[in-house]
Amino acid sequence: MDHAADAHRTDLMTITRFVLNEQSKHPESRGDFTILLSHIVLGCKFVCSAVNKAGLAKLIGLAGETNVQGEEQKKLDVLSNEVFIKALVSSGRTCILVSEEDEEATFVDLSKRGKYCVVFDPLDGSSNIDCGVSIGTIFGIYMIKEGGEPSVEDVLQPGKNMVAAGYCMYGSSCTFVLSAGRGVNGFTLDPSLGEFILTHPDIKIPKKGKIYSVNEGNAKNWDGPTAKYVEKCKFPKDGSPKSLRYIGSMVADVHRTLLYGGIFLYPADKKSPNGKLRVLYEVFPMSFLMEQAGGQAFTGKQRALDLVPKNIHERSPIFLGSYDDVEEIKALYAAEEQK
Ligand SMILES: O=P(O)(O)OC[C@H]1O[C@](O)(COP(=O)(O)O)[C@@H](O)[C@@H]1O
Ligand SMILES: [Mg+2]
Ligand SMILES: [Mg+2]
Repeated sequence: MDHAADAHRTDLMTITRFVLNEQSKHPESRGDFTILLSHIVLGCKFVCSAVNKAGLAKLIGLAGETNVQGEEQKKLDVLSNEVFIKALVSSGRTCILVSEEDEEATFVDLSKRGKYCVVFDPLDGSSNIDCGVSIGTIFGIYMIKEGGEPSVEDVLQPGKNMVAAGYCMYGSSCTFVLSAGRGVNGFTLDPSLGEFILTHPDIKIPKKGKIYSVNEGNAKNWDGPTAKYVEKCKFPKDGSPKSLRYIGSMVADVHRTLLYGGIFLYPADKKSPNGKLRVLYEVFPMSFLMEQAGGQAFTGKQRALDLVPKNIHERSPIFLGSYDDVEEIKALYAAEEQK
């Protein structure tokens, strides 16, 4: 019996200790990233607790209802946005924040300013809130460019320049998945301790999967390569058809793809030529995690992380997941180009 491996397996590693261990590998580090991350984790715990009570809204007055004291309560996506802005500003380590919920970027006051830019979707999959289906928070972190005043250009950088990305899924358990550019690790919240514990060390996506995930209701408007790919998933020349799973919360669909393998698609279509998902705080963080886990992310034209966004709420088609599955869709788009 390999006692060392066994001891490792039973080792209780909190996310705080995990990040501190990583920090100690960089003697020059002053702990800024660790502090920033602890504030993101705090935001996630706060939102998790609010999400867990969402179904009680009508009884006790949460999420857009009036509570027993007659106070107007906030909708969960608005509340989550405010929680994250507050958590990120009070970390004292951020300078620019871009949220799905805010039209403009937020520039942090000089007195609280740090070197990180955070892009985030405070509540992803919000159409699933009222039926209690998994939703989440997605984030990506950039370092401000050297010199000069912070400007929106600091976040209009390709996804490959992110220093870290992750998401928290508020599902049957609350799971925090993080990559700081050296692999992907997953942590599960123990609600009784209020701690995220490392439960999914060094996540690697299977090289090929058995599941495809797409909103097939849009099929009549798809382009040729997407339509052909989905047809192949259902009627392969050899082997078994893939299974279809689609939740409609990117966090949940991508989480399953990461753990079980397969492909997640939100393609362009005739009605939405740029797709639906937002580059900075949906496409980039998830593409970053996929690549770090050994998968790929493709826009239909290029590697997703090479995209250079021109505005903060830009959208892009996205195909991400297992390496071999994404290779197949890349080949179909390449063939279309040759025509
Ligand atoms: O309902 P559709 O068109 O399939 O779109 C689902 C996609 O939209 C989103 O819900 C958009 O996220 P928000 O809830 O943050 O707007 C993704 O989570 C999901 O992948
Ligand atoms: Mg979203
Ligand atoms: Mg959202």
